[in-house]
Amino acid sequence: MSIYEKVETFLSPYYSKETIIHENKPFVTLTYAQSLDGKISGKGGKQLILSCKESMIMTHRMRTLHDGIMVGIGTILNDNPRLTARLLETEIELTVNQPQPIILDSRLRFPLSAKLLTSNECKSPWIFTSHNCDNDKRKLLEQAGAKVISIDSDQNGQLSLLHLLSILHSPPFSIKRLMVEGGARIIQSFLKSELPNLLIITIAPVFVGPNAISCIGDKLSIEEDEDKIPNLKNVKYEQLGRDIIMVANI
Ligand SMILES: NC(=O)C1=CN([C@@H]2O[C@H](COP(=O)(O)OP(=O)(O)OC[C@H]3O[C@@H](n4cnc5c(N)ncnc54)[C@H](O)[C@@H]3O)[C@@H](O)[C@H]2O)C=CC1
Ligand SMILES: Nc1nc(O)c(N)c(N[C@@H]2O[C@H](COP(=O)(O)O)[C@@H](O)[C@H]2O)n1
Repeated sequence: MSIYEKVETFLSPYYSKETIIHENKPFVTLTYAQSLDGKISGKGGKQLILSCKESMIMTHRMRTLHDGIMVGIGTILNDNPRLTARLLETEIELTVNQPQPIILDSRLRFPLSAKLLTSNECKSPWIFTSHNCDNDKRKLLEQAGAKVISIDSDQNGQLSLLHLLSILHSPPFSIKRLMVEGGARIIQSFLKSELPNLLIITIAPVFVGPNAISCIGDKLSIEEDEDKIPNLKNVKYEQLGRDIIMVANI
């Protein structure tokens, strides 16, 4: 069985039509790659390629199964990602619908030089921000091709994920499947929110060390509120290359 077939067999049960119908919000997959010591990037946030070739193929295939792919502004500033689905079989790569990049950026720190605004490879991003964002920066981002949408903030001053998902689900956005890729603060907010449907974690057999970024935040902990610790159901594992993929309903 080729790696593409293996990935297809592994992912397809989770993305059948029946599993994604939700009335008020998109079906949400929360996904990221972590080391054995729970890190998602290196010292000072240095971007790390933790996934092996095979599990990276899975991540890119997953991107094609979603209408939108979301990251936080921390990830844009640190990694300058393209957020496209590549690494696929040629005929699939040419025909797939590329996911819409969606960024959470409360204070419009999004750089005009980001690949998402400057590379022909990338779709222009939708940037969700707060009602009191800088209007001059909004105009510059819109001139560069971004769509900027102001939404409500929650009691912690972060963008409200509930409001975000209800807007994304409705026209004109109409996002029915959303892949949330990180980084640390976004992962933590989604884990606390009970909004994700599926959790897919790539576990790479490496140790990164103590001065790196933990997948649930550096000084923040989901244990602050024990009621909010996610309860995983239907946990399954698959080995892809050297990595273990854990998938669970949440
Ligand atoms: N290994 C992996 O799979 C991945 C690793 N990363 C790593 O994660 C790191 C970036 O993580 P962070 O700095 O934590 O940035 P982040 O990407 O999680 O963005 C956090 C920012 O988003 C904004 N935000 C707006 N609403 C929010 C909400 N409701 N909840 C949380 N944040 C909200 C805030 O301005 C906040 O500072 C980088 O080092 C990057 O390399 C990022 C993605 C995947
Ligand atoms: N699945 C996965 N494995 C890793 O080892 C990673 N470092 C990441 N990072 C995520 O992918 C983004 C980069 O995407 P592009 O290659 O530029 O399309 C990065 O910003 C993280 O969100 N993911």
